[in-house]
Amino acid sequence: MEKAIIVKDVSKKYRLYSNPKERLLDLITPKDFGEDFYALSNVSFEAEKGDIIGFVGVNGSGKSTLSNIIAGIIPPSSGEVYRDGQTSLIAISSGLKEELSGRDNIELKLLMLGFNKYDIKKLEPEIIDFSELGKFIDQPVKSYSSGMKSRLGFAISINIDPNILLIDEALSVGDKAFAEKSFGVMKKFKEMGKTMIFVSHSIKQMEKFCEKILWLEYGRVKDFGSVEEILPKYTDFIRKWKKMSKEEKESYKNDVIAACKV
Ligand SMILES: Nc1ncnc2c1ncn2[C@@H]1O[C@H](COP(=O)(O)OP(=O)(O)OP(=O)(O)O)[C@@H](O)[C@H]1O
Repeated sequence: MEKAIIVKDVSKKYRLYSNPKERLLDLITPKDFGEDFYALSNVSFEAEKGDIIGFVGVNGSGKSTLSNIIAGIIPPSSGEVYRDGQTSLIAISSGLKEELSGRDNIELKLLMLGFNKYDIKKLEPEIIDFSELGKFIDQPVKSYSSGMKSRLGFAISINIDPNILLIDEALSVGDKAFAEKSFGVMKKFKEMGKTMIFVSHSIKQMEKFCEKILWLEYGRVKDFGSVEEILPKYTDFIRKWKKMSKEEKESYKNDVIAACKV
């Protein structure tokens, strides 16, 4: 099987500061201020061409960080990422420029991806049509609701025909009809053998659409396998998680992080 994505020992480290002064001191003095925080820690997994993989995990597990790294939007602190061909990330805040209109954002994104003027003029009406933004397409994106931004991001991403499509919570905002239409396109992508990564808190959406599941837990891979194998375990965990108190959740999180340090 041909690989579409290879993620090898990827970590993402952020420096956390308790106040702005600490941040400044860390920058201008040779002494260390703040503390290291690993949003991802030695994450490895591979996707075959045509795989549809769901990323699951409780809030703060690193799902968005990992999808941003795969999309090439943020760099890993260490480790390697291989991707086969053009990757497109659809997220609620998918790099749209707030001051520009929807139409200008379409043109800018396509120009940045290397499309020529002829192709842009051809694609633009299709994108606008799919986005269902109508006359709002000429309004600045800062005036859009999160659902409208997500629709624009989705319309651009699917029309540029990427090999790898990453969808991060984009279908959880906005209306059901648009989500259904988008699922229709994703099904077509599936038939075309494209690789897709799907990030969602909805277990139902995962069941409906994915074939494999990567379960992240505080920056670590907890499990990876088929939907049939992983989702029942994850559902069971979430049931228990929801019953935990705030303190129990915090202690569970600290135990996971401590266990990985050994
Ligand atoms: N720029 C940043 N600076 C510092 N910490 C960050 C930064 N971006 C993300 N994090 C932290 O990294 C961790 C993983 O975040 P991420 O958004 O990837 O998780 P997630 O699983 O997508 O969460 P959610 O389900 O809530 O969207 C979180 O603890 C988050 O606070």
